[in-house]
Amino acid sequence: MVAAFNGCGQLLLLKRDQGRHCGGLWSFPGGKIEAGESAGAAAVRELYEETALVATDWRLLGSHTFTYPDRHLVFTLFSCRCTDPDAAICESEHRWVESAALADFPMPEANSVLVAMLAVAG
Ligand SMILES: Nc1nc2c([nH]c(=O)n2[C@H]2C[C@H](O)[C@@H](COP(=O)(O)OP(=O)(O)OP(=O)(O)O)O2)c(=O)[nH]1
Repeated sequence: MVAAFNGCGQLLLLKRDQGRHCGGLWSFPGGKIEAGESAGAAAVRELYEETALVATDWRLLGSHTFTYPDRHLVFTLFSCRCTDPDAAICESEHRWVESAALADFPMPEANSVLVAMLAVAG
């Protein structure tokens, strides 16, 4: 998972399409790690695939496991700073959100711990 910041300290959220797992909820860019890929390489790849953004200052913030009724997921959370946030091209709706406003954007259940990890990291 990627906590992608712009130069104003806002965080990028993507709205997941209806019909996908956690559909209709706001989420961080990210997705499954491919075979032979590191978590860091997957984060860079997923951010680019989902938003066309590149970033610097990558930091590993930690890992979190969460079990939904139908799946068990392991999240590795990275933060980064997007070099040109206005260049974002996303298939679904996206928003740059102040940390203090994250509660206004309904997220998957697993994300409450991810958001707490962000707060601890500062
Ligand atoms: N991308 C993303 N997924 C999240 C977040 N929170 C959360 O519980 N999830 C869940 C939803 C999915 O079950 C899983 C991520 O899978 P995904 O569907 O985004 O990844 P993907 O594109 O590689 O997979 P797929 O849809 O092709 O099956 O993690 C989040 O903040 N961002």
